[in-house]
Amino acid sequence: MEAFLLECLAVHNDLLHLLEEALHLSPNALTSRCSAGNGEVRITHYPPVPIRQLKTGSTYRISEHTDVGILTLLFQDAVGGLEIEGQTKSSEFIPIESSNLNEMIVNCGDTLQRWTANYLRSANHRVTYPPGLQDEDALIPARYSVGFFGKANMSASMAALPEFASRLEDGVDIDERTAQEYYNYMHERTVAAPAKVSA
Ligand SMILES: O=C(O)CCC(=O)C(=O)O
Ligand SMILES: [Fe+2]
Repeated sequence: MEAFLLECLAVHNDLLHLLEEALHLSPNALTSRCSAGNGEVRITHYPPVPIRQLKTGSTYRISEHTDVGILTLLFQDAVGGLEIEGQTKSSEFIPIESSNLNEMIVNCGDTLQRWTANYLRSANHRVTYPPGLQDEDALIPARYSVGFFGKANMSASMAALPEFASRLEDGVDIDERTAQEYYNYMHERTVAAPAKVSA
């Protein structure tokens, strides 16, 4: 497990270096804000559930939300049901293919959205019934996923990088929170109102 966590941290770091290059940011603009290697691995087990319960909305596998961190690296089994909301105005949720167990899904989180002043958008996602299952009496089998959630240094700023300041009103980010303050705030919000959480 620890080896997997370290591997995920390395991949997360590599992806952020690639983003720095692709976005023409100064070297380490993103990676210096997460140099402490904060992140967690979570294995989620979704018990079998009648499709009817998910269709009526009386039960969720996981309701729509965005992840608070930088990038999420997600691995899922073949059961399916993960959906990501498109990012245009009239968007709908798009089912994510689950047949290839070697695929890694990369989601942008709220932290990266803030650092880029909304240039990169945090992915709103949920887990519901898999596509193609129509029989309301059918039982959806158990599902497992493994997620790595990359987090910023606790003392890192949540403000936009200077490179994205021109996207902000008046060119100044008034968010003075540290990542720790922001993560605590989001945690409180999730516990208080778990139905829909976004940045
Ligand atoms: O199980 C999944 O595929 C998604 C899990 C998830 O979105 C989360 O734990 O934040
Ligand atoms: Fe998530």
